[in-house]
Amino acid sequence: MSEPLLRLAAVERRYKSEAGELPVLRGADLTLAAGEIVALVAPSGTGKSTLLHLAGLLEKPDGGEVFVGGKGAGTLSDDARTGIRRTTIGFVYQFHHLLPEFTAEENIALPQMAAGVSRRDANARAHELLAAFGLTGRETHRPGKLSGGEQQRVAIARALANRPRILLADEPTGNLDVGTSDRVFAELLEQVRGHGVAALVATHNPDLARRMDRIVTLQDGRIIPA
Ligand SMILES: Nc1ncnc2c1ncn2[C@@H]1O[C@H](COP(=O)(O)OP(=O)(O)OP(=O)(O)O)[C@@H](O)[C@H]1O
Repeated sequence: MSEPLLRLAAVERRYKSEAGELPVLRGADLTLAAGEIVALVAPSGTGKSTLLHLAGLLEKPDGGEVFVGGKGAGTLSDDARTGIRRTTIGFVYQFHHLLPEFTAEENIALPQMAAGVSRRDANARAHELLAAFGLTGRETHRPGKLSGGEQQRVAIARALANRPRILLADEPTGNLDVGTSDRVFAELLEQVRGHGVAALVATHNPDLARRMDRIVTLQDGRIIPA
C-alpha cells in the first residue's frame, strides 16, 4: 500500500494548566489517504482543534510524529514547515479570518503571491474560485460587505487557492444557519472531491459527517472509528 498523504503516529499533546498538566492527546493515530475525506466528530474540549493544529504543522506534538507525504515533520526547520503549509495544506476555520481591509479577490490572491505566484495569475485563480463558489460579481467586496455564507465561501476558496493536497477544516460551517451551512458544505465537498483533495473536517454536525467517506472520534486522547 502506498504511504498515506497524512499520518499522525502516536501523537501526544499536553497543555500546562494551574491544576498541572492536561493531557489532551495521548497517542493519537490517524491516516488520511490521497483524496480521502474524513469527519472528526467528538465532544467539545476533547482535542479536535488541537489535532488539526498538529496535523497542519501549526504546533509540534509532545510525543509521536506527524508525517506529510511520508516525510516526518519533527526534524524539519520552521521554514520547511511553513513551506509545506503554504503549498500542501489548506485551512478553514469556523470564523472566516479573512483580512478585513482586502477584497474577496485579494484575500484569495495574497496566499498565492506569498507562495511565489504572480499577481496576474493569482487574480485569475481567485476569479476562477469565486466563480466556482457562485461569487462572481463579489470580487471587489470587502468581507464586511459579504454575508456570513459568502465570507465562509471566500475563506474556503482561499484555503484551496494554492491547490493543496490536504484540506484541514475546523467546524467550517459551524457559524452559519442550518440551510446556509448545508449549501456551503455541499460546495466545499464538491470542490474537494472534484480536485482529489484529501480532507479532515472537524464537525459537531452528524448530517455533515455522514456525507464524508469515514467518521472518526476522539476518546481519551486517542482516535477511534465512530
Ligand atoms: N493553548 C492551550 N493552552 C492550554 N490549554 C489548551 C490550549 N488549547 C487547548 N487547550 C485545552 O485542551 C483541550 C482541548 O481543546 P481543543 O480546542 O483541541 O478541543 P475541541 O475538541 O476542538 O473543542 P471544541 O469542539 O469546543 O472546539 C481543552 O480542554 C482546552 O481547554
